Amino acid sequence: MKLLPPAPLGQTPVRAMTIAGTDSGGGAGVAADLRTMALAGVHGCVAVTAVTVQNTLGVSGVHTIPPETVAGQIRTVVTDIGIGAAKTGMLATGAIIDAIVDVAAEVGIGRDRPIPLVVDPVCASMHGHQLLATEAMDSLRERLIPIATVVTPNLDEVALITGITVVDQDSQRAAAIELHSMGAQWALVKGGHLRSSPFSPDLLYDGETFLELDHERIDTPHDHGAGDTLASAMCCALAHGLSVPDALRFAKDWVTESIRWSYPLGAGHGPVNPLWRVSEPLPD
Ligand SMILES: Nc1ncnc2c1ncn2[C@@H]1O[C@H](COP(=O)(O)OP(=O)(O)O)[C@@H](O)[C@H]1O
Ligand SMILES: Cc1ncc(COP(=O)(O)OP(=O)(O)O)c(N)n1
Repeated sequence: MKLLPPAPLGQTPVRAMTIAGTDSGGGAGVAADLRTMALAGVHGCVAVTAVTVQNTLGVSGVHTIPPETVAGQIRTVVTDIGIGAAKTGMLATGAIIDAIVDVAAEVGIGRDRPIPLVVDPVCASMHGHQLLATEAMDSLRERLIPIATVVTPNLDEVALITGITVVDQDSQRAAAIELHSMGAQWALVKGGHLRSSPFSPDLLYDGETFLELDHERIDTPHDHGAGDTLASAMCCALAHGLSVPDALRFAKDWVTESIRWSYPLGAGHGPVNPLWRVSEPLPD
């Protein structure tokens, strides 16, 4: 696959920011985002929204960060370090979403602003633990999605946000049209949960053109953090100045390889693995 150009040693690399929750098991959230950013050659900055008590079997606790502290992390990084793009993951509450939307307007993050924004609308963990409060859905729909450069829901999130159940290409297109009409510049409806398909088809739409990437489906239970990895890889590519379709092409190759080389961990679902970038190939 084609990689992003690395900064020469000693020079400041491209910067990006993840606005997300922590996963103590290291498989998803901030840990997954920073792993992909580092291995893609991008300096990752962090605004933590929530601390989760989480392992490979699920989430057993959540501690949210005060909204003004979330906004403060974003403001202090953008005004000093500067970032080329940002992504959101687990946001936990409506008050945190509102604080992010407000500070994004202040510092120039979002569609039609200098710093593109990838919104991964994380609503629940793969085990079904709620990661976004029900009361936050209005803020997500009415405030955050309208400032997204690209919004990247999985099919469960599509159903929660739009009410559309995606079962095939027609309903995937209908969902993308609906998400775009909510104000996102681009809508990406991920097909990882379309388990009947031999492919894992992701559909991107900007109000005019559909781009479908249907890479092979890899048969593994170890896919924890796939959505975070795709969104943070897109964020890295946007920070490098790539267009949204090219950022998706890069990110889709990146996540496919990361799923191919995922590994078992604990007693549950292991993480996807961008360490393929720096690992020895298997002996023949
Ligand atoms: N088994 C798989 N094989 C190949 N790609 C997959 C597989 N599962 C998910 N993907 C891809 O990983 C990314 C995240 O997908 P998805 O599972 O839909 O989201 P989430 O992790 O947010 O639930 C998408 O690009 C999707 O197509
Ligand atoms: C802290 C935290 N953030 C996000 C998630 C969900 O991650 P995602 O990449 O959507 O993957 P799965 O939950 O499907 O593995 C999380 N669990 N924790």
